[in-house]
Amino acid sequence: MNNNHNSHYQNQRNLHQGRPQRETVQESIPIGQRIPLTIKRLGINGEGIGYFKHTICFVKGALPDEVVTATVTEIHPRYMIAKLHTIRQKSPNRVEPRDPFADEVGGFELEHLSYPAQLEFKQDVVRQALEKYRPSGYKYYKLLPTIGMDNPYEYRNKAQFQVRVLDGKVAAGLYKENSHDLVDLPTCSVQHPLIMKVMRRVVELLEAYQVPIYDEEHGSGIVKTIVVRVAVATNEVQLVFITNSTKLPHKRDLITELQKRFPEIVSYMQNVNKGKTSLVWGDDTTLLAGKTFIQDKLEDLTFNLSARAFYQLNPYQTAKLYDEARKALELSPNDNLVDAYSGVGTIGLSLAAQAKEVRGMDIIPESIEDANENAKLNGITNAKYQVGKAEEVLPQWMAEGFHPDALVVDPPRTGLDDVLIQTILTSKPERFVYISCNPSTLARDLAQLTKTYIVDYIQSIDMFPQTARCEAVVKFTRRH
Ligand SMILES: C[S@@+](CC[C@H](N)C(=O)[O-])C[C@H]1O[C@@H](n2cnc3c(N)ncnc32)[C@H](O)[C@@H]1O
Repeated sequence: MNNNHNSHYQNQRNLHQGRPQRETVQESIPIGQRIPLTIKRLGINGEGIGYFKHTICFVKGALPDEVVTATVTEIHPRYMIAKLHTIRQKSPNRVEPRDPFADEVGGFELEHLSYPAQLEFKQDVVRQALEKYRPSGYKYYKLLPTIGMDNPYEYRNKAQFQVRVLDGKVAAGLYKENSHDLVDLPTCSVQHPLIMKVMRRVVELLEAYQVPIYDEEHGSGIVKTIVVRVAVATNEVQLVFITNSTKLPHKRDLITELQKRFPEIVSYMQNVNKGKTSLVWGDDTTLLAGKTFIQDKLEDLTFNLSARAFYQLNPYQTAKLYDEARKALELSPNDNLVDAYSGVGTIGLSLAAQAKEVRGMDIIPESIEDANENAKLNGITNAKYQVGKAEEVLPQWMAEGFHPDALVVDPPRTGLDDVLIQTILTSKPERFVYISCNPSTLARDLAQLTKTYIVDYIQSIDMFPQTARCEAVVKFTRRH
């Protein structure tokens, strides 16, 4: 999951600059040496942090207050990375991970940490990010305790598993971190159980019908990825085969067999993504059987979801997230609301009854089609969505005379584009809420946004239990 491995450690190391460097670690210890460490805290990706000869050392899998030995694997000028060898003194917060592959693939970084401690960590991650970027007044921001789940497992409504042949058998799962080595996942504690049942049946059928599986090295074979998404409120399931060619041998057999066992699958799709590419999805998505979308419900609204559309991955926490956004925004009936980075319009549409007009935008055309369709489906007449980049569409609307009174931004992990930040700083919407899935880019953006806004509080919400990922809602007040 972490493609930015070295820059990530570099960033964390920057938090610890200023310490006098006596002897450089390169001079004093070789790679492969085993060192003792006392773990002080967790870093932003959930790794244990200790110090050896005044140099920060990251140890994946180690927990705060643990005394460990670790084998040095990488030495950089001002930080090092070591592999956990022995735990001499165990944290009382250490628990047995449910998934045997938890330390191999990304997305299970905290499965060895008790859930209450995970929630504390997520509040702390926000604090760490603020300390790095130091937005105005950051020391006084109110950081509210993280809102967690009662059952922090089986929450994911979508699996996107790579498919390969391993030891002569079809396997579907995730890559080992920083590699393309696949780990087969016959079970997965965070996935909705129906998703795993569908996934494993698909694997069995691909094997039984000897459907050619993609071979990355030679660029040959056909099935690359399987995507299964469930709408938990309706139990409708969508299955997408992502393939290396427009052909999908035995597609009729596969669908017939799946239909026998899973009436829940109402949408069978194929997406074509030819050749070697770092992108999982190609541009062409076609219907194989059933309908092109599944339907989910959030509170009293119904949403159509196409295969490519972004939709929150934890439906149980989504309602809480949107509730926090609604509370923080404090809309007035005369407000023009902008739902920036809208996906299928879930946030804006759930707020439309409290606003005069809702406008939203997203770069994925299918999401926007869904968003406008979703407005109709729910009888909402004061909302419209447009395809495009937030940083281009909002200035365009404003040039046309539209003034946003209220703004919700919910950007991807990269945070807000600089042009959008400037647009916000000049248009100064009275009400403004930032929903962030990456505390680092949030803190970076706050450094600019706090020129015009005061941060009232930051509410962290755990959308991804067992991972180091953290979601947060920021409530602002405009400066006068
Ligand atoms: C974190 S999701 C939020 C979606 C939605 N608000 C929700 O709650 O389901 C971010 C969305 O931003 C879209 N996106 C990415 N870059 C964008 C940009 N520059 N302008 C507008 N939308 C963008 C993505 O397609 C994705 O749907």
